[in-house]
Amino acid sequence: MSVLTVQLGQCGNQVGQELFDIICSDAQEGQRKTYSAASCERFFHQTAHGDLVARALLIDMEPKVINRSMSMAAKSGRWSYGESSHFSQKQGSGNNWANGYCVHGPRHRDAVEELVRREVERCDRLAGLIAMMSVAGGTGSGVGTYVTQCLRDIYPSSFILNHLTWPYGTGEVIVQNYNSVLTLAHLYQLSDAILVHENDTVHRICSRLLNIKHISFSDVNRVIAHQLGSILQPALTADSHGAYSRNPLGELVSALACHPEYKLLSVCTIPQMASSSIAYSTFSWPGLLKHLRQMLISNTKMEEGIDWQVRPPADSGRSRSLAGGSFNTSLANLLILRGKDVYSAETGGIDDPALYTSWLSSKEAFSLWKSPVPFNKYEKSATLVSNSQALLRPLDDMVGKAWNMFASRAYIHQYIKFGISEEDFLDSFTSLEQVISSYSQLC
Ligand SMILES: Nc1nc2c(ncn2[C@@H]2O[C@H](COP(=O)(O)OP(=O)(O)OP(=O)(O)O)[C@@H](O)[C@H]2O)c(=O)[nH]1
Repeated sequence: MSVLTVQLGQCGNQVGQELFDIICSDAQEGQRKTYSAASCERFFHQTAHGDLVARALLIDMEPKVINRSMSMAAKSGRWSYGESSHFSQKQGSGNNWANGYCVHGPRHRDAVEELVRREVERCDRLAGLIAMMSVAGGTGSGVGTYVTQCLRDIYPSSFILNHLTWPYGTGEVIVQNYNSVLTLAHLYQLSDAILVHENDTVHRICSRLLNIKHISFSDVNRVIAHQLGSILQPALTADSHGAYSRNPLGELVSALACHPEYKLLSVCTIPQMASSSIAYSTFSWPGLLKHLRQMLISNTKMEEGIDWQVRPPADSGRSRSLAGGSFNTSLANLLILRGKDVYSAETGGIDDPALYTSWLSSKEAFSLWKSPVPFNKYEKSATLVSNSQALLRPLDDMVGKAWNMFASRAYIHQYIKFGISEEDFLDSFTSLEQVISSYSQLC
């Protein structure tokens, strides 16, 4: 079964290109025939000459980034994008969600849908769709939301996962919080699950764990792609009966997003280090999983600076606040282990009922995938995909900042002129307030 990835806007196209690059090089590493075949079937189709072509569409309102992503893929010599699997125009969406959603999206709907249909027909069976974009600009967020809506209309029963990059808190785009609120509120109605990477967090990983001095988007994207690849590459799941799962998105969604009120997923991976250090490091599963568990409950996205004081609260003392420093309650977690001796690895206490909301049993709330194949040069690695309170604070900040701007009606006219009304904003605020309230009451 295959997954179709739709890359939207500058960010979506750049992150997507890194993802396919990592997936391809990981699949082709060493002697790993079955794994490699499963990965390639999932993410690539082959030409008559055996060349790998990504199952992806590149969509942007300007051609520059698409051209660059296509030529970088071709230059890799290992894989490429399809010759005509892209759609671009001459001018971007000016960081305006309304321009993307109300103007560019509808104007180019037929052309984009035609590309999607053609790509889906190339799959023997469609396992689902991934839409990748940032929430802060105009094309990824606005056109991306519109395209997700079209995908939902055309494929009502397919799994749709949105991968979203959240902007730096300091912000390069003045209206980024408006664009983020409008995107999230709409996607919440359309998507099966929303997997989030925050640029600030990934930037810190580049600086502190990878020791990169001048961090570029390409560095940030490699970290995001590594984490995504470690989720999406083939693994043995509880239902796959000893063979690599053929339904990765369906199993991901059923493991993590079982309730329509809770769709926000965050990721952490361990270990992450400069490639020059990997060869000199050894890890044990108990050590890795002990760190990962503490990263989860203290809501730390990297193994540096973990707060070891945070403990699961006693049942009676379960109080939650946005104030921070508190225990991060989970609704569901998916632990993915890859590499040497993986069958002897225990779950490291991540299945402990004390970590979870009381209304799901930990059997339902915890899932485990394994693969004996080392991922992306790490002899052992563990990734945790979490539906927890981890994104509550950044979401609350984002909505709060957008609300403050909205209260003074700043920049609203720029959205109204493309067809978004004040009521549309209010509806989006209301629906995200509901999400915030649901996550804060998770206990
Ligand atoms: N991680 C990461 N973030 C990016 C990248 N490119 C842009 N961003 C972030 O994306 C946001 C801006 O969105 P873009 O994707 O550049 O904009 P767009 O969707 O192309 O929309 P328009 O420029 O309005 O047409 C900002 O928060 C940037 O920090 C990238 O390659 N990687």
